[in-house]
Amino acid sequence: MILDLDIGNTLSKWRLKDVASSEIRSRGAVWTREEWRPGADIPDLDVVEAVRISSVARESVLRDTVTLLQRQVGVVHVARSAPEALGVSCGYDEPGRLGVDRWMGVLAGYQLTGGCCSVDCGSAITMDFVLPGGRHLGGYIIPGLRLMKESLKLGTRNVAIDPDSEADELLAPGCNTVEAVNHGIYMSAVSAVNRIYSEVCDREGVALPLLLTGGDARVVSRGLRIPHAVWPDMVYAGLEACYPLTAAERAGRLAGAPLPPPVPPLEKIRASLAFSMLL
Ligand SMILES: Nc1ncnc2c1ncn2[C@@H]1O[C@H](COP(=O)(O)OP(=O)(O)O)[C@@H](O)[C@H]1O
Ligand SMILES: CC(C)(COP(=O)(O)O)[C@@H](O)C(=O)NCCC(=O)O
Ligand SMILES: [K+]
Repeated sequence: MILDLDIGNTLSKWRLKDVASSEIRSRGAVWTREEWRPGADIPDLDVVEAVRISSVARESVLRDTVTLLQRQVGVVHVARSAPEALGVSCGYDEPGRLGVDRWMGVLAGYQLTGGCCSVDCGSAITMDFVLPGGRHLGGYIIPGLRLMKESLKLGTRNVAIDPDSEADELLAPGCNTVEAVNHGIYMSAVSAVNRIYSEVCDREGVALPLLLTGGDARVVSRGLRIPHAVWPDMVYAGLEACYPLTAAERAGRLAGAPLPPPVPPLEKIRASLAFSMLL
């Protein structure tokens, strides 16, 4: 089995993948922490032959995790952001400073589409752009839905947005504090994704496929009118592309990849941008 780990600021996600069949056997998530208990927090390591890690947690969390895993598993790959990988050149002045979860998303998105906007809706909402040809432009970071809510300190932090609510309801004016906060942060996240996507496509003169991942991807997706695809395993797919271990991965087949989403005509993106700037 391969153990894939995606350690975010809030949640550490794991999945077990069968080397022979390339199938996902199990998956889970725990709050990001320093102490891991194999068999409880992460699967029993007896069945694990190799580990691949993407981590944006504190360096000490990564160090302790790697130390623990190396005691029992022969192969431990730790992904790092780099100036260039898999045909993509990193847009950061200091590529090592780009969050490796963003880099994994960019690499996976580029493998799937040949140029895209990748959005990761987690503790932070990050947006990255990579052009056809492989030039990553850099991106944007805003607080995620939960962080935005916590920062208000209005006693609404434990009242989560119901991911099954209709987007139309979530975008309507709220009639109590909980609703006003939930609808406000939802509106700001969805508008930011919309506007940033349109601005960058406009300035670069190219309409890019839009891909979403992260814990809040599904709920953000419901409010977006731009065609897009949700790819829950996008960070894992970056790990697969960087460290292919199964036959399917070596053949370039990334697990759980959606169909590349349709791309709106650039003229339509520009028209909606002009319209929003009139308001
Ligand atoms: N079951 C859940 N537990 C915790 N957070 C969740 C859950 N489902 C959705 N979320 C949302 O997802 C966010 C975490 O998403 P994730 O992509 O795992 O973040 P990170 O990579 O920053 O740890 C939380 O901030 C919260 O808004
Ligand atoms: C921006 C992030 C905090 C997002 O992390 P996440 O929300 O996925 O936990 C992470 O990618 C990070 O720590 N990046 C380093 C700074 C940067 O990318 O510029
Ligand atoms: K994120």
